Amino acid sequence: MATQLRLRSALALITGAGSGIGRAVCVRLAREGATVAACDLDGAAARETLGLLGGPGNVEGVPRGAHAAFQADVSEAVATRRLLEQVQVCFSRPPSIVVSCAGIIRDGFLLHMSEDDWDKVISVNLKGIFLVTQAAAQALVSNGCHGSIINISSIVGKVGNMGQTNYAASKAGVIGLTQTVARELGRHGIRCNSVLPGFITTPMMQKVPQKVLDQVTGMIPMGHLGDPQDVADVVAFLASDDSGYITGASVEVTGMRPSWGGRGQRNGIQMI
Ligand SMILES: CCCCCCCCCCCCCC(=O)CC(=O)SCCNC(=O)CCNC(=O)[C@H](O)C(C)(C)COP(=O)(O)OP(=O)(O)OC[C@H]1O[C@@H](n2cnc3c(N)ncnc32)[C@H](O)[C@@H]1OP(=O)(O)O
Ligand SMILES: NC(=O)C1=CN([C@@H]2O[C@H](COP(=O)(O)OP(=O)(O)OC[C@H]3O[C@@H](n4cnc5c(N)ncnc54)[C@H](O)[C@@H]3O)[C@@H](O)[C@H]2O)C=CC1
Repeated sequence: MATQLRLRSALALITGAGSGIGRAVCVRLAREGATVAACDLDGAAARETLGLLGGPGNVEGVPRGAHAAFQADVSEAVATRRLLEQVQVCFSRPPSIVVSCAGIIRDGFLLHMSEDDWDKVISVNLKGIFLVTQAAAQALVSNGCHGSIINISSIVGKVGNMGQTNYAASKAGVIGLTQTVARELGRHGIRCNSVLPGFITTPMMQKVPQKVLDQVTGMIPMGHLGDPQDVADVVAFLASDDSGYITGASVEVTGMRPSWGGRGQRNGIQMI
């Protein structure tokens, strides 16, 4: 399939770029002409991602700046501010596309969940997106630049999931944060949307009991779990002007109709 160059001349900052969905997003956005700033807690992993993007100028007729990798813990305010400063020094401009993929799980049932497991997941998955979104928005607004911010939530933030009170709360918070940022920044030409994937085959899924995966897969009309590229395709759309009138949206990428989790509707009555 011919790849459109919808993102030529755009600078894209992706967090969680060292693995799974974040890595796939870097590859997809670079393929559409974006210059990629790949950030991860694991700096070596972010640099490995660069190796998948090809060098500058590798897209016919599209002058490219070199991509770059950065190490930062997005749950730390000082580190996140420094990250945005480093990106602007490196590229002489703020990123007009910001994709927050960095995230963790610390699964456990409510009756046994530790305060630390709660705090850590909220700190990375929710506070981390607050810090990245705030720092990026401050840079864009102070430079009079438009932009597209895409936050990776999860379908769990909408329907819940056993063993994930901390994670579900963090992802539900991402949806509310995104909707509010959209309301506040629309006047500055900055859009903000969230993506809600279902199970996507990445290292994050490794500890999920096979029985659970089998049950969930049986609920998916398309009959299989998603790939990171399935999410990256939607992110590329939300990053581009093709979604220019979409903001505050929560786009589900689950292999089934929206509002996954119920048994569907019969005669218009929601079955739960
Ligand atoms: C099956 C119906 C699902 C309905 C739809 C719900 C939406 C789910 C889609 C989520 C897609 C998005 C995922 C995402 O954003 C990325 C991730 O978060 S990947 C990680 C997802 N994590 C989980 O799903 C939790 C999996 N569970 C565990 O890791 C362990 O069970 C846990 C650490 C929570 C507890 O371990 P332990 O104490 O050892 O208990 P068991 O593992 O033996 O489980 C006891 C019992 O509970 C059942 N069970 C566990 N988790 C789930 C679950 N998520 N959904 C349904 N049932 C679950 C498990 O099968 C056991 O059942 P038994 O009948 O007793 O064998
Ligand atoms: N895999 C799945 O089934 C789904 C994943 N998601 C979400 O998608 C995003 C990406 O997840 P995956 O690619 O599956 O996971 P992954 O574990 O493959 O990648 C997550 C990346 O984030 C990085 N990271 C973790 N904490 C960080 C921090 N404090 N600062 C900077 N980077 C940090 C990790 O080093 C890793 O490279 C996460 O937000 C996750 O919650 C949402 C729905 C489904």
